[in-house]
Amino acid sequence: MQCDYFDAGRCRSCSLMGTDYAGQLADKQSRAARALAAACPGLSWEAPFGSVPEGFRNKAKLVVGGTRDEPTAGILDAHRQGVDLRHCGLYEPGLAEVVEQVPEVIATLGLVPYDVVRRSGELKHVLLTHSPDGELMIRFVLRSPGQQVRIARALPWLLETIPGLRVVSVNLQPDHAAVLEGPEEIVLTVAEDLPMQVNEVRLRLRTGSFFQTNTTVAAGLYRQAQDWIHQVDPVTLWDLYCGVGGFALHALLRPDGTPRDVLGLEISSEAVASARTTAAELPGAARFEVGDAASGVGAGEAGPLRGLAPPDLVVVNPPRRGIGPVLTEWLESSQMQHVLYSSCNVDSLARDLERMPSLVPVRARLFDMFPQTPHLEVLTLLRRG
Ligand SMILES: C[S@@+](CC[C@H](N)C(=O)[O-])C[C@H]1O[C@@H](n2cnc3c(N)ncnc32)[C@H](O)[C@@H]1O
Repeated sequence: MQCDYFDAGRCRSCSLMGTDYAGQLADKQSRAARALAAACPGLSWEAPFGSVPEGFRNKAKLVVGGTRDEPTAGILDAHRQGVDLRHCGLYEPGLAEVVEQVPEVIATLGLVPYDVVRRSGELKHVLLTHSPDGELMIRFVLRSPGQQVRIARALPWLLETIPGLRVVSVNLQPDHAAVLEGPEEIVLTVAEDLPMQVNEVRLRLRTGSFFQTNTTVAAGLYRQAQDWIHQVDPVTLWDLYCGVGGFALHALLRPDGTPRDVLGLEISSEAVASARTTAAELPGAARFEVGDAASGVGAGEAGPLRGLAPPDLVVVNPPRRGIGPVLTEWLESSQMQHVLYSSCNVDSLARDLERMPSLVPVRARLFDMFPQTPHLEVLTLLRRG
């Protein structure tokens, strides 16, 4: 892939830009294999699940800069001035068209870009998510509620101007900090979630819930997880760090069609509400609870999993920091036979595996969720040795 922004030095986010895609994939595969070699030297890997090298991102996180008349949508440079990247080639085609419109939409609404240096202005970020059905969620991250009314009044115009637009919201992020979004969200549309069809599961995505960046690769990841889960065929399963329920909702039924006892745990209440909505539309009786998986698996005195026997299999899919010492100790000392670990950081994965010597990787596969960058996703099935 070639990128004019990269060539001109305007954006260096895609640090592998210019490296041929097959080479990127091979490098990631050897890095992942090295990371797991200590835990299981003879581990054999499935063929990597690759991506298209461009046009794969389902979300855009646009930092807004520039002026009221000439806003930019992209990133900030070293002097914290806006750099416009509206023609970035990483976005899915339907999303790319909308990203190109964003600066004009901001100018038409009369929103004042936030100036980080002067600490003035209002609009900090525009966050977009695009679904496989071609629908969109747009979130305007404002410093204060002052300009919220402009967006609310323009709602009919926005819905008419942006094809496929389904969810519009305002997020308030009052702090002067490099934080993407704040805790307060005002949804302006009747629709509060974006349906994301992934394989046979129609996941519902509410504002503020995490969703994997690359929908095609996410579908491959959940399908692989479903396949390995079917082979183990646990009766009870917990999905920790479950987000909107991608892993859990692909594991509702056992291979003979009987329901599995599935429980998801997640720290974001918006994500849990999303997962519950999807679960209500599907067979089985999966439950989703809000709780902290990292400290005692939410199983402590006041935790939502208190009193429950450990399941036959646990799925973990933590943020980059990994699952950490408390959860690894709990898993290591439990009698659980299988853990399915999906990781976006092989260094924290390797650290976590070191803390669980009884749980040995027996299957592994790389999923290239983030082409053009060194980031990667690894799914590994651990079995008690
Ligand atoms: C990498 S995402 C995975 C989400 C989901 N498994 C999926 O496939 O989309 C990590 C998730 O962990 C959640 N999370 C972060 N810290 C947590 C914690 N201590 N306990 C439970 N969930 C947590 C985040 O909100 C996020 O939804």
